[in-house]
Amino acid sequence: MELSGRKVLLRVDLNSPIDKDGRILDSSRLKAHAPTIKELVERRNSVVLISHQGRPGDRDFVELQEHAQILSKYLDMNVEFVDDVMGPYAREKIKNMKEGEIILLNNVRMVSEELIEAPPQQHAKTFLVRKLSPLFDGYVNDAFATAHRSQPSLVGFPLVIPSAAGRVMEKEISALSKIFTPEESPKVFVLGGGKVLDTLRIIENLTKKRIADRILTGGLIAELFATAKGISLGKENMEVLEKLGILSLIPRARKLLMSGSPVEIPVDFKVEREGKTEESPVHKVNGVIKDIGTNTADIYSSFIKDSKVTVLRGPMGIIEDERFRDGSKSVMKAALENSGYVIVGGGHMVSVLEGKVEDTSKLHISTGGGALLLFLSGERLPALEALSLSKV
Ligand SMILES: Nc1ncnc2c1ncn2[C@@H]1O[C@H](COP(=O)(O)OP(=O)(O)O)[C@@H](O)[C@H]1O
Ligand SMILES: O=C(OP(=O)(O)O)[C@H](O)COP(=O)(O)O
Repeated sequence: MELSGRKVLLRVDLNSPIDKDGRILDSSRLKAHAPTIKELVERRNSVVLISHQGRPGDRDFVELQEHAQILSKYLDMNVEFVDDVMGPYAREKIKNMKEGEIILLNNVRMVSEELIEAPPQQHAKTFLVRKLSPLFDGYVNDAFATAHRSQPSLVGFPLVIPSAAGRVMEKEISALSKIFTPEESPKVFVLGGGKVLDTLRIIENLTKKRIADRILTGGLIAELFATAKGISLGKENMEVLEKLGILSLIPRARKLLMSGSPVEIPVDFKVEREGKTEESPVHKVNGVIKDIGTNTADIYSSFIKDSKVTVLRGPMGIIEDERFRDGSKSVMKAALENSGYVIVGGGHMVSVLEGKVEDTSKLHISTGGGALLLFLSGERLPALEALSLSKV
């Protein structure tokens, strides 16, 4: 699709870790999209960016003013933040855009339709698509990290306007397809973080397709599997799991363990008790779990050292707090010191990659977390499927 001198709607994934003051903690994803945006602008297009940030009700569900400021710096071009998504103000601004101008709409998840997962045919009829699509000559989807979500901004437009994949989407798919081959074995997955339902589905895929030789768990996913093994993590941690609806997933986790899934759980945790941090063995947890423990980090590192491909997604602990970054840093260090391929995914885990990495020839830093793992575990990504239905 030739996009020059046109008006283009560009779906990006600017969803970033947010600190306790509501500020962007790591802007890797914003930087990753800069080349796609620049290329469209240099071809004399007017570019409207649309993205989500967080989920309604979560602390990181914020507006995108700061995202526009940071993007302007990366691009060395002005990105105008528009405090609207599909209302008359946004539509008027889009209509009056000149060549080379860039607008960032506000958080698309402020539109209730965006929270619904449904097929492209249904989402092509949403207000979001019907209000915005007449204003554009083309749609580009660069949001690889959200490609696993069948939501209107990701799958609704390609059925209505000529559409194409962006440079991030293109680079991720080609790089991952090159690295992640059956011959490269053993494969070790280091899975942590807080998106337990997504990660459980990924582990089910990896187990069913026998893709992973080991699955080393951290974060909340480790707590789910420890509980599924019948280990009591103590009242405080069980309350956290209960509140997050994670206990209801125990049967699925137990079924995976019984089916021989190569899931490993920590042998110890770093916990917080009365404001102090301590190490607790997994069978005698005494405090709120905040990270994997030192012994676990050592054992996981030894497994990673023998791996031909190591995939890391989701931190081992609550990395927003400096005291609980050691587990994630240890497994990352072990992976980078290894001679095999390393694939790092997920907004939070990428932020653990501090500083310069000498040899990046075997390192792929993905913008995706859940999307990356679903792609690697052989699932078809709805956003890619929708692009293939596009009019072009
Ligand atoms: N033990 C834990 N308890 C609660 N939250 C955790 C724990 N370990 C990690 N987390 C949280 O997981 C979140 C990151 O999860 P996720 O979004 O899945 O990672 P990514 O962005 O790398 O894909 C962080 O906000 C972190 O605080
Ligand atoms: O950060 C994201 O996913 P990830 O945490 O799996 O990397 C994407 O922006 C998708 O966000 P979502 O999981 O709220 O749909």
